Amino acid sequence: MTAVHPKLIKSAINQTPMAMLGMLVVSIAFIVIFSRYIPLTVLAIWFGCQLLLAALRISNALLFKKCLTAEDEKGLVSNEWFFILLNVYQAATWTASSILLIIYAPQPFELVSFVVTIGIITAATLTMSSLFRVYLVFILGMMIPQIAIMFYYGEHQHIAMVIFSVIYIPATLLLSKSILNSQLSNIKAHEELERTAQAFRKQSFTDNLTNLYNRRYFFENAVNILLMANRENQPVALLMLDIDHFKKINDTYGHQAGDQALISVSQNIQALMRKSDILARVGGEEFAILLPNTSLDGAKLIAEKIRLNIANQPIVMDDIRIDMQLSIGVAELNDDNPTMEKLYMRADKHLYLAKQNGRNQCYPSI
Ligand SMILES: Nc1nc2c(ncn2[C@@H]2O[C@H](COP(=O)(O)OP(=O)(O)OP(=O)(O)O)[C@@H](O)[C@H]2O)c(=O)[nH]1
Repeated sequence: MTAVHPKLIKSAINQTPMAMLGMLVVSIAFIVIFSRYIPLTVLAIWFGCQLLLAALRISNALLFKKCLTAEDEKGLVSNEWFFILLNVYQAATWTASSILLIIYAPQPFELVSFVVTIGIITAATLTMSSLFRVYLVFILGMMIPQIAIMFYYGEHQHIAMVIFSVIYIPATLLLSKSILNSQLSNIKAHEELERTAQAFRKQSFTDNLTNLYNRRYFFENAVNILLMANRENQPVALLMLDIDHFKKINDTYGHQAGDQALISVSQNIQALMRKSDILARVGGEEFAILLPNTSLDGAKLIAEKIRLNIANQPIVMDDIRIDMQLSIGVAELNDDNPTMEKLYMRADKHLYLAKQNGRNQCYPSI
C-alpha cells in the first residue's frame, strides 16, 4: 500500500467519533424497531458487537494519531489494514442484522434493511472518502450481501433494488473519489499558500544576495536583545564591519565578481559566529554583528579573529584571486551607550576611525 497523505488520515481520525456515534444511534433505532420480532438476547449480543466495533474504531483512530505524531510510515500502513478489517467487521454486523430480519421479521422488512444499508453507506461517504481504499472495501462489504439477499427473495421489487444498486454503487464511488480529489486539491493549495507565506516571511528578514539577516531584522532584534541585556545586567557588544576598497574590486573584476565576493565574505564571517550572535548585511559592503553576553575585550578578540580570517583567505573565482580586507568598529553596551541607537553610533564612529587609521584593522584594537 502506498502512504496516504497525513492530512487525509487526520481528517478520517477527526470524523471517527461522529461516525461511531451515528452508527450507535442507528443501531439503537434498529433495536427499538425490531425488539418486537427479534429476541432481546440476540439483539443484546448484536449490540455488544456494535459497541466492540465502536471501541476498536476509536482505538484505531488513536493508533493513527500516534503513528502520525511519530511519523511512523509502517505503523500508518498497518493501521490502514486494521481499519479495512474493521470495516469488513462492520459490514458483517450489518449483514447479520439483515439475516436476523430474514429469520425473525416478516416481509417487507428486508427492504427496510436494504434502505438502512444505503443510508449508512451514503453517510460514510462523508466520513471515509479521505481513505478511499477503506471506503471501497466498506461499500462492497455492505452492498454485496444486500444484493445477495435481494436475489434470495427474487421478487420484482427486490430485483428493482438490485438494478438500483448497480447504478448507486458506482455513482457513490465516483462521489467519494471526487470528495477525495477535492480534499487533496484543498490540501495542496493550502500547502502551496503556506510555502509562499513562508518564503515571504523569510524574504522579509533576509538579504537576497548573502542570505544573511537584513538591516530591518537586525535592528528590530537588536533593540529587544539590548532591553533584555540591560534588565539582566549582561554585556552586549556590537561590531560594524566594512570591506576595504570594495569599489576597486567592482571596478577591477566586475559587479558579478563583487557580488560573489560579498557572498564569500558573508559565509566566511558566518562560519566564525556562535549561534546566539546576530550577523546581518546592513549596507552594500557593510555588515553588523551583535554579540550577546560579550564584553568589549571579548568583542575585540572576535573582531580581530574575523579581520585576520578574511585578510588571510583570498577569494578564488575561476582564474582570479581577490584579496579582501575589513575595517571593524567595536563598541559595547554601557552607560555612555545605553541604547541601540547610541551603541550603533559609537560602533560606526569606531569603524570610521579604523578606516581613517589606514584600514584593515579593528578600532579599538586589542
Ligand atoms: N557587487 C556589488 N557591489 C556593491 C553592492 N552594494 C554596494 N556595492 C558597491 O560597494 C562599493 C562601496 O564603495 P565605497 O562606499 O566607496 O567604499 P569602498 O570602496 O569599500 O571604500 P572604503 O569603504 O572607504 O574602504 C560601491 O562601488 C558600491 O557600488 C552589491 O550588492 N554588489
